[in-house]
Amino acid sequence: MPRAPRQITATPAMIDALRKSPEAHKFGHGHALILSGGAGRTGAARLSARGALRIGAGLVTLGVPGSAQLEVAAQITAVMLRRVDDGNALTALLADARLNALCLGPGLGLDGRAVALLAAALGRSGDIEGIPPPPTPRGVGAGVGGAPRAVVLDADALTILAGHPALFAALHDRCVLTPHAGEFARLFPDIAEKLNAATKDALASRLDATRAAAARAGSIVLLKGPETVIAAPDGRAAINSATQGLAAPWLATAGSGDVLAGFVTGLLARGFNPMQAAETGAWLHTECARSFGPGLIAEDIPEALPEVLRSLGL
Ligand SMILES: NC(=O)C1=CN([C@@H]2O[C@H](COP(=O)(O)OP(=O)(O)OC[C@H]3O[C@@H](n4cnc5c(N)ncnc54)[C@H](O)[C@@H]3O)[C@@H](O)[C@H]2O)[C@@H](O)CC1
Ligand SMILES: Nc1ncnc2c1ncn2[C@@H]1O[C@H](COP(=O)(O)OP(=O)(O)O)[C@@H](O)[C@H]1O
Repeated sequence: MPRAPRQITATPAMIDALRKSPEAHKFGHGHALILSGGAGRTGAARLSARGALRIGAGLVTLGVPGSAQLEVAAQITAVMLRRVDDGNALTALLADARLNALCLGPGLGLDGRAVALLAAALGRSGDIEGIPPPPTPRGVGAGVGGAPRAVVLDADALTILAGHPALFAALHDRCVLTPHAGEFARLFPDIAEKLNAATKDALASRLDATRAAAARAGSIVLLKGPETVIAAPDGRAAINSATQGLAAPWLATAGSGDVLAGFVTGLLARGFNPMQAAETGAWLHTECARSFGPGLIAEDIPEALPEVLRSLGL
């Protein structure tokens, strides 16, 4: 019998974990790398990057193809930029173990480059059909201390996973998958079918479905919605409610999920474990929306974070 899910509320431990050590320098707070798609499609990754930076990652870099370099450079200041044209370039970049959290999906696209980047991020470039094996430096795919690197997979990365079983098989317990209902159905069609056919309480069914998905993926799964359900492969689960008195309807706006992916990535860079990063990211995301209120668009979510953090006494 799985344990009851945790209803996410602000606990002293959650707030404490967000505090920054007064002695640490920027590398002590981690370095997040967000991979972007090509020119004209970079907004989503920039939203993620802004979210990762605001939530406290010490450094945030956008990895962009050459075609998008000028566009992105014109739009960013504190966020940094590296050219990442293909899987080999990402593999080379990941030789730097200080890049400790990755985010792939927002605006990434579904082309060959996107597939190769996902393969490189999961340390599997060499055995994906059609992708030439790159010279793999030692330690690639591994984070500090040999543990796999933390990876957030959202949007297009989830669509790619649905079509590439070998990549799905490379998922691990430091991956956080953040599907909306449409992406969930694409990635776990049989589980979604059962969910749609369920006659019992809708939230209980979403909980069962998210647990089943996490167990299959061997990763954290965060199923987005007004009630966001988060589950770990071992059955631990949590619910972040944005309904009734906690409603945050203005979150239903283009790009808000991209910011959430950035929040989770930033927390992973800071050293949060994947379940803790998913829970804390989802909670702060809705806190930002409630704090900002009506008229919220995706850009406002990271900008609302300082006020939310201040109100928590940080
Ligand atoms: N400002 C930007 O640059 C933005 C870029 N975006 C990017 O656009 C690409 C496509 O992402 P989308 O999510 O729009 O589209 P998807 O390619 O995921 O497809 C959306 C489809 O899923 C269905 N669906 C079912 N349940 C849904 C749910 N709960 N929420 C949303 N759709 C649901 C919709 O009806 C729709 O047909 C991604 O790369 C994404 O990151 C979006 O995130 C929006 C903002
Ligand atoms: N009605 C709602 N109430 C509260 N939160 C919502 C609502 N609709 C969407 N959200 C939240 O907004 C975000 C939308 O993410 P997503 O669907 O991926 O959008 P996008 O792809 O445009 O970024 C998720 O975090 C989801 O939980």
